[in-house]
Amino acid sequence: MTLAKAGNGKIPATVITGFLGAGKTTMIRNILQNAGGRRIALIINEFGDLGVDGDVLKGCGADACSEDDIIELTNGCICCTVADDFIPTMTKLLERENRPDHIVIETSGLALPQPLIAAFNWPDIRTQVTVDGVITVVDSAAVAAGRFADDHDKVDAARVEDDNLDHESPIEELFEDQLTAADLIVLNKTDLLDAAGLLFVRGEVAARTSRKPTMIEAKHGEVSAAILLGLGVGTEADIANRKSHHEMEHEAGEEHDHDEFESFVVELGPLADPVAFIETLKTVIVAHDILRIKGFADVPGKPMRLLIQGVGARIDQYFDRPWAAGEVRRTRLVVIGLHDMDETAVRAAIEAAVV
Ligand SMILES: Nc1nc2c(ncn2[C@@H]2O[C@H](COP(=O)(O)OP(=O)(O)OP(=O)(O)O)[C@@H](O)[C@H]2O)c(=O)[nH]1
Repeated sequence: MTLAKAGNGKIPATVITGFLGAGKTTMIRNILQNAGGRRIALIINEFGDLGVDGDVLKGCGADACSEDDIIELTNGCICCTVADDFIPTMTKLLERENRPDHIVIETSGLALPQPLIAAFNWPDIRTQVTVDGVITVVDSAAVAAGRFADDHDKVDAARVEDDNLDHESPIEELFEDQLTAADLIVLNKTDLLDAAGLLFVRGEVAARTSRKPTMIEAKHGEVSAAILLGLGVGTEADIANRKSHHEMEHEAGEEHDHDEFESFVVELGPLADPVAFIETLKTVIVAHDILRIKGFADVPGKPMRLLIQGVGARIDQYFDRPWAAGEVRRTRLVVIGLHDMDETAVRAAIEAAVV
């Protein structure tokens, strides 16, 4: 008997959600490196056509999860592709001879967790897997900066111009939907806040969900796997209590979509001066209100590829692994923003940042 399959014999699945850049992949990396003997299968869903998260996790070489156990779902947000993508993937995973002890699912930062959790009530899935818990990762620094609450005026103005707009800010709504789904909330990035800031964030997060899930604080997603895995909730049975804004507004079953968000990939030449590039990139992010930029860069003369991670105007960069033999050295970034982002102008500005 393995650690995880104790109990009702079903394989536990942990759903990790949270807005763009909150630190989901970073936390999963920690889980894989401290899995306590569990064999973990990982299902990763990303918004945008560049599998950065999967690539980062494959590169971490943890024993708990081989490359074969990392499955990327790239056909859009998992909440919209449950039937076409998620269920067949789970079915295949469950047919494997060597089934995992635990399944970890990372949703895209723009996914509604509710349809995914509901999928665990599908007949073929329900008998074999249960949702161990839904963990929502929060970028505490972004909350403190008002990123999920500060565009009321803009939204109100848009609503005056367009009667069909039934949403509050799409970012705010999604943030609340992800909190509402949670069994455990991880207030991440506390290294970027002082005690008063953190107190504000706790209050703000608590005010945005009617449920009262436990909140814990973390830096760089460092939370023990013993806390994150084994919550034993069986969340799929409680889905009726965690309705998203969309479900409450459209009980009749209107389809949810991601029209409010846009993403595209920019392909660039080698970055001779990555420091200068990143400084300019910060100004482009602010000028165009870009939500997320991430990807890999070719820096001439360097044997390793440069990972670039932008969340709002904060950009991290580090060399994550050597370019493999025969691998084409490329610079590619995925850019994610609201639907009114001016793609042509953003592309031109990023291309001009390469010196
Ligand atoms: N300062 C700080 N940075 C962090 C922390 N956790 C994660 N980061 C950084 O935040 C950036 C985004 O982290 P990810 O783990 O990729 O976030 P994510 O939620 O998986 O992002 P998406 O999948 O794009 O939604 C990376 O540059 C991380 O290094 C933290 O606690 N403190």
